[in-house]
Amino acid sequence: MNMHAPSSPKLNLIRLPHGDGLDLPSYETAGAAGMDLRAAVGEGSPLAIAPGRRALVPTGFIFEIPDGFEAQVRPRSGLAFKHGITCLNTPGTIDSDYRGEVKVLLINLGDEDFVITRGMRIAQMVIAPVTQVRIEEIAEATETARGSGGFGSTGV
Ligand SMILES: O=c1ccn([C@H]2C[C@H](O)[C@@H](COP(=O)(O)OP(=O)(O)OP(=O)(O)O)O2)c(=O)[nH]1
Ligand SMILES: [Mg+2]
Repeated sequence: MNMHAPSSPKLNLIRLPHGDGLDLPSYETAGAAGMDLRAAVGEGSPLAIAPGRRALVPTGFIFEIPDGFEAQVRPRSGLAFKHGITCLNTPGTIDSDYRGEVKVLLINLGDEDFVITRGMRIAQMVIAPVTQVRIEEIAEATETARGSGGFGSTGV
């Protein structure tokens, strides 16, 4: 499903040889924030992640994230809830100038082996605007009502 407006930015992608035959990343509902990414593991070689272990899972695609945007690779809540599978570095950051294969760093926080098969939807990718700021070092921070209070300073 892809209900994007005609004016939506375009995401170019390049399919790698081991992504041959995989469905494209897809928005599963009309209002989905993220497109699901699929595992490009071998057809006959599923990838088992043991409890407490992690694995870098290929997606089979290079993405050209449009200038001024990033992609965030996030866990799927169903995998997290049912199997304890999440992204270790969530949200993974895909830079707009990255031209390597997007990979998903999964960790198994469950108590059973989790087996990833080819085409399994393992994570979701959100395209989000980013701003690169100008960085300048100054001598003192401006005063605010909050000041340095944090970490629960306003109560529960
Ligand atoms: O979940 C992820 C996170 C990152 N990347 C790729 C795209 C990203 O643009 C690049 C670098 O990611 P990041 O900046 O998070 O890693 P780093 O440890 O800072 O590596 P680098 O020094 O290459 O920036 O790695 C992925 O494929 N999947
Ligand atoms: Mg980096």
